[in-house]
Amino acid sequence: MNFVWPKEYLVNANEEFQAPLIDLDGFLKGNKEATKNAAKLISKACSTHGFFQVINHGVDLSLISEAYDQMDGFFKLPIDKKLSVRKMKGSMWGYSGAHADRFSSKLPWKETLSFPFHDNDTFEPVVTNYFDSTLGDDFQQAGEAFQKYCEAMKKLGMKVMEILAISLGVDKSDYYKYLFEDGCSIMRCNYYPSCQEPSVALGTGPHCDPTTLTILHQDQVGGLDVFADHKWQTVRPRSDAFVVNIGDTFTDRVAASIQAKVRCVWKLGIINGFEYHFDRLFDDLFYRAVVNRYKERRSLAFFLCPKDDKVLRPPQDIMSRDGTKQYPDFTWSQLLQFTQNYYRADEATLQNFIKWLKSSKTTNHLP
Ligand SMILES: C=C1C[C@]23C[C@H]1CC[C@H]2[C@]1(C)CCC[C@@](C)(C(=O)O)[C@H]1[C@@H]3C(=O)O
Ligand SMILES: O=C(O)CCC(=O)C(=O)O
Ligand SMILES: [Fe+2]
Repeated sequence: MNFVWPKEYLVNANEEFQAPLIDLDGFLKGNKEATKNAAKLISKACSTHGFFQVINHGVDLSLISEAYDQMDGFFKLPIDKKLSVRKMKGSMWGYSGAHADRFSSKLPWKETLSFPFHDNDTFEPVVTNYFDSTLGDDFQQAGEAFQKYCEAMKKLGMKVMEILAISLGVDKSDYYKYLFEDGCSIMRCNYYPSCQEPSVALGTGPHCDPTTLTILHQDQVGGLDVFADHKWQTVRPRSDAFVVNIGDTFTDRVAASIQAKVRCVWKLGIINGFEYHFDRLFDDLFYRAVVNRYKERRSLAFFLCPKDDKVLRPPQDIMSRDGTKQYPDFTWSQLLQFTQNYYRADEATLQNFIKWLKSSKTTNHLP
């Protein structure tokens, strides 16, 4: 097993990243002026790097600390018990140690527990049911805590989508609701054990999430770095804040009008150009998690995803205004399948995915 990463991935972050801090209080209370200000700040963040922090987000801080406590309870279990819920090939859900079942090099120094969250017509608590059916009675409280946590994340995620739409001047708010509201989100608990050789290892390698919106909470240890202004910079933990970043299916796939606009802001001519080359590895959108010699670190990542089978394509009005489409339409289900089976989601995922999509006639869908 190889936990040693190439030197170019390991350059230290010597500066603090001034992630824009967005106070959501006024927006959540429906205050127009506050909404305008928050939207302006988000728009500025999106036009440079796509990372921002939200405070006064309406999520009870005790819900967050309960999630950490429950996650500790799981990762402290004996390895046999954790392996009893291991992630199986082709599935997104369960426990994984260093992704060693999928990869053989550049292994991340972390353990993860991932489970699905979606709303449903019968109001079944999917997370509670997941914990019940996999870990049994001892984890009933954990299931309930994570069910509440995911509900709060989904609500916050949809609110952030709304403000993103406002900040980009998009009036078709129904379009993103149609794409994302019924999607199946991914909840992931990241546990990074302390590491004797933190200078050669990484907890999560440099990447851009393939999902739509990531709402991340990190504990007080620190270790989240973003690549902005051509250098690695560290994001100081704030217990009262969530770090939000927009992923490939929001930014790069031009899936909704908001998306198209984000890309227009970022790179001129991007609708035609879409510059995601190998040589842009470590460009402005990448982030990573480093590990610590003395302290273990934890983070809670909630990934808002498009609905599995909805076709992601630029909306017609943007298309007719900004030119021809260079990439084939695809669904989130296909991109997810690709990230799980063919290539790790860190380097030029989309470029490789498009090549794969063009060369395969896949109709498979992950469970
Ligand atoms: C769809 C997904 C793939 C990953 C989990 C979710 C969203 C983020 C992706 C990931 C975290 C990006 C970095 C690499 C990765 C392999 C990891 O380190 O965990 C990615 C996840 C994965 O494939 O399991
Ligand atoms: O642990 C972190 O701070 C980042 C984790 C991450 O990027 C992820 O799970 O996608
Ligand atoms: Fe990530």
